[in-house]
Amino acid sequence: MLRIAVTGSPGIGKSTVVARAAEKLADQPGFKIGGIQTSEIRKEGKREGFSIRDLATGKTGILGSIRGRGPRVGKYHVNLEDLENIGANALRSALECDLIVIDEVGPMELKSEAFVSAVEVVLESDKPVLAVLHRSSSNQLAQRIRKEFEVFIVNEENRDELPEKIFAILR
Ligand SMILES: Nc1ncnc2c1ncn2[C@@H]1O[C@H](COP(=O)(O)OP(=O)(O)OP(=O)(O)O)[C@@H](O)[C@H]1O
Repeated sequence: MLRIAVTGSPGIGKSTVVARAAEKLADQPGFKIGGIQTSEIRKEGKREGFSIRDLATGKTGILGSIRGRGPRVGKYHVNLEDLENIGANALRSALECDLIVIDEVGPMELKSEAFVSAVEVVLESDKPVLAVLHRSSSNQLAQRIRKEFEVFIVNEENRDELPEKIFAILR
């Protein structure tokens, strides 16, 4: 089964590696990519939260924000509604795709039971998966991904070549 995870230090370029590999794969006619991507929301240089995007539909919501309600992770409030309606939904719909991208399974995502169970459904499926894994994650899902996936550690030397390498494995 084609299962790849990228891990490495904070800010080293994990999401960029996954996004570049996914772009190359998406350029192949008929190759469908589903799943989620998360990004920082910055205002005037300061991080105010994170967005979550369904890669198949482009639908975007808030994963966590310094404003609003919801369970806290650090200074951010997790938006369970978007995590479920966009995040968990994206993963379930992605079961129809050729590749499921999960960027990422972090402490915010774990606050939603619906999201966690959607990740489990993905892991139980026979679909290729490309995931981002935080180096420090030690929760059950992270442990499972470490055990079951081929894990690449991103560093400054390999981060420019990894997208091509991952593309070659998953194409
Ligand atoms: N190959 C690269 N060459 C130069 N800069 C890069 C490269 N990859 C990523 N960067 C830059 O490094 C920063 C962090 O990238 P990215 O968000 O992909 O890292 P990350 O490891 O996913 O971060 P986090 O730990 O916050 O999840 C971004 O500003 C990005 O533009």
